[in-house]
Amino acid sequence: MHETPILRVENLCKQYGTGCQECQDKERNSVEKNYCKSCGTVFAVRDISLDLYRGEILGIVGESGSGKSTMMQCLYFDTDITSGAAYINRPGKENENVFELSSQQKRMIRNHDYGMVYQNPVHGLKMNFSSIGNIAEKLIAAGNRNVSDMEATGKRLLTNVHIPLHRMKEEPEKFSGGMQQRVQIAKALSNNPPILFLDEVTTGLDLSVQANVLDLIKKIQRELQISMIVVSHDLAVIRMLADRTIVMLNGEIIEEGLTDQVLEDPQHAYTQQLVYSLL
Ligand SMILES: Nc1ncnc2c1ncn2[C@@H]1O[C@H](COP(=O)(O)OP(=O)(O)OP(=O)(O)O)[C@@H](O)[C@H]1O
Repeated sequence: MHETPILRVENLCKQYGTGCQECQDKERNSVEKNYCKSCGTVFAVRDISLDLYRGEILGIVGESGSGKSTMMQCLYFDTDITSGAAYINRPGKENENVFELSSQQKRMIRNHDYGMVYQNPVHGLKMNFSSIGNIAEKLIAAGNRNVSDMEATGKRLLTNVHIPLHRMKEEPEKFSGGMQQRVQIAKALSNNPPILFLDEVTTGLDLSVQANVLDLIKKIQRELQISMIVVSHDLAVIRMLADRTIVMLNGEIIEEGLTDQVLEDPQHAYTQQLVYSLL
């Protein structure tokens, strides 16, 4: 019997624009790449289906504009979807399409089931709160009230991501990019989410800092067995982190498989180009 995925996404679509007769009608086909030449609608995510299993890292790779971030924003309820479904394997709620829930229920999922680490820490952190205050904010949102417990959890998480505790009262705006990302990761982990989304988390960091953050993510995944979706335009990041990989182009999945298999024997011409560029 197959294992049940912790997250199942079915036929997810997100378009910017209302569409027109030309782009709805396959015969007339006015869509070039992901863009309708006739009405200007962008089909950012087109019919994406995927499964995420317990304890695995699923990598999503693709060039700029391929729809990776939009897909993550849809899954994390940062943006409304056009159509599709997502199911989280929660006791008694396995068949609940989370996109159809109320905003309060979606907030509960964000507070209890999901963590998110954005490319830009400004989106994940309150830059003018202390670092430990950022973690407390997330713990309070998840229903914690005991101040001593929250402080102990905050210290443990900051230590795990190598932020020295004598700096825990400092605001992230005073930290380097790599430190900000580590505080963001600590905050995202504070509610013990079974599912963590990471969107281009090392883009813009120096190579050595990138390596530290990637090592940290790998360590967290090994120790906590969290399921992760990692989005990157950088195949080297995906190679280091992901068990399985999905390749996106123009809003669509064009190839998927075990990461080793996709990298060793790419089938689609675009994936071949990506892989060969690393040689
Ligand atoms: N608010 C918006 N309005 C219109 N089009 C948008 C909007 N946000 C994104 N898009 C378009 O959706 C498509 C997918 O963008 P998205 O940012 O998801 O790609 P990406 O693969 O994450 O690229 P990058 O790595 O550069 O962020 C692009 O064509 C983009 O221009």
